[in-house]
Amino acid sequence: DLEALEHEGQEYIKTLDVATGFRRNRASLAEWAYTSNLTKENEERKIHVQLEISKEDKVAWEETKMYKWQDFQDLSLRRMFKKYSQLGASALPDDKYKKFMQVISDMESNYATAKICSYKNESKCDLSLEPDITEIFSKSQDPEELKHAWVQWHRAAGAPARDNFTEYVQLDNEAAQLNDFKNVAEWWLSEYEVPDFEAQIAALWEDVKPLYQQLHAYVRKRLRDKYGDQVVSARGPIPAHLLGNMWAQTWSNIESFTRPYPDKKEMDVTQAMKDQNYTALKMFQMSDEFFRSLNLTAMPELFWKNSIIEKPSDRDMVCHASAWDFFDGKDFRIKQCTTVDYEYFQTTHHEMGHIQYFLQYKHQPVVFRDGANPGFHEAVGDTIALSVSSPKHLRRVGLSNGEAEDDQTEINQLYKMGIDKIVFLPFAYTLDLFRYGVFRGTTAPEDYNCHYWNLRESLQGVEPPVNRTEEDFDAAAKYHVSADVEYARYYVSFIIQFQFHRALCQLAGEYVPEDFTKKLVDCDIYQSVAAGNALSNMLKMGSSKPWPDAMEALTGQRLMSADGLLEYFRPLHEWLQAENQRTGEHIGWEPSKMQYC
Ligand SMILES: C=C(C[SeH])C(=O)N1CCC[C@H]1C(=O)O
Ligand SMILES: [Zn+2]
Repeated sequence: DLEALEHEGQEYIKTLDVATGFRRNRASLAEWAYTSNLTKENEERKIHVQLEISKEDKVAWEETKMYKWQDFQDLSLRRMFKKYSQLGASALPDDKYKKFMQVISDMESNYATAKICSYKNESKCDLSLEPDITEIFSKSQDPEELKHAWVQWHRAAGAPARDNFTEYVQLDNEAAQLNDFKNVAEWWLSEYEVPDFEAQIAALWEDVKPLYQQLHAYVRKRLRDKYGDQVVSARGPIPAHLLGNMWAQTWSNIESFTRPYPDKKEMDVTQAMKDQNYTALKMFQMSDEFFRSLNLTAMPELFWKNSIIEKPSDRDMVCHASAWDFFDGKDFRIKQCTTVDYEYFQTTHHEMGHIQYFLQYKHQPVVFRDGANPGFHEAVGDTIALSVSSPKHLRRVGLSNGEAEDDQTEINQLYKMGIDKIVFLPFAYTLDLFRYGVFRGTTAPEDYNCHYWNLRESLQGVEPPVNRTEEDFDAAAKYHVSADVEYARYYVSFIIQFQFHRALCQLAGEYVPEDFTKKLVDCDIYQSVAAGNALSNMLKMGSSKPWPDAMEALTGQRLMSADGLLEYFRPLHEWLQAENQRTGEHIGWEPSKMQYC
């Protein structure tokens, strides 16, 4: 009878989940061994393990099909079967699966080992993205040096990936169809479990766009003041290489010479970190201490033993920051090439947020050890970092001697947060709108670069520093495109982290609507057990329930909403409107004069 069958299903899933834990542990160990030491031998071993595991996955997948789990009463059991009924890329035949793993591996290792020559010394050609090129983008104010680094990086990391990427798209779409999706775009969107997710992120962009356009207009004026109108036009897009970041995804590095009130004392956090002899380890210990202050879980002993927190000097490694769950309840690691600066202080909290999520849901069945949706996993650390970056907290830990807040320092602070958080949204939106078009076939290989730059110009209002052709493939010059990592997760994160932050600040008594002594911009939830317990209750759920349930558990809302972000930045939005009016700045941008189609 049905009851007996459901009981059988329960027993089966328990066994499968334990076996899945072992499989994922083996896969993570093989992937860690390769990405932390990029040798051919480690790559072959990784691909061999991935192939073995895909065969085991396929056997289990066939078994799950023998259960009529759609009729089971237990919601959680049904949800587990539903997740196990999706085989993923393992559905490809062995030879295609192997090829698929190989092309991704080749793109990722090309990205990780790409080098360029120095602008100042053409014979020095060993500059890596981290730390060398990143440092140029954070420090140089020479448009020609920045243009050189931009062009050379896109030539070394982007163009070579074009053919591998085209094959990857083909194979990934085949895998999507074997999982009953039309293409990979629908597969990626299905991870958000709401039928209108793509419309939801479009609507969120409409909500934020007016604020972004005001900020874009103001920054373009300040850059024109600095570099002159031969370099920065009055009404066109902003040249992408002048925004302090290789992808123009965060503009924090131009804060020092574009902030609204330059005469206000500025807290140079990076300088304070260097003056106080900060080390990578100290940054990790401070982040761990923040999480513990919220009554969340301390990093386990294996974390400190197995993590790699500085770039090794004796081998090639994937430096792009990452957090790893080895699915045995004990082994959790971060791998990153930390440099002692404010940007990496934020990244460290971002990665520690992933580890904290792993720790909070490690009691869940393996199949539920995941974020409520991919954006949740990216939002945990950033939410904590919103408190850490408050002037109050930076004073508390001795990283700022800035004077107490007045209206002008508050606008400077909101501006500093805005050129990190607001400007990221159109970039993130572009990256997956581009790939949705590729996976759906509306963007053919001969249109890759043209469509990529059309999106970047129309959404982000940036243009390439030099003309582009289809000899280039600029999208792959961004890690996540070369490494097959979906990006809408970050767009979601930058929206929901403000919903989380607002809820936590109210729980911590740090934010009271309409009470100007308890403003959201000043909130620091440090040491608030009430906030920490609420966060923990949401994180413990993992992916055991649909994400609106998790969102509701912490914020009382069941939808993503830009209202958290817009409330946080409202004073800045008003200031920018007044300032752009005062200077008569053109809002928005006219078509670029650069050629790229
Ligand atoms: C730090 C990570 C690893 Se999950 C990252 O890729 N991030 C964090 C913010 C956006 C995105 C990026 O660097 O592009
Ligand atoms: Zn992340």
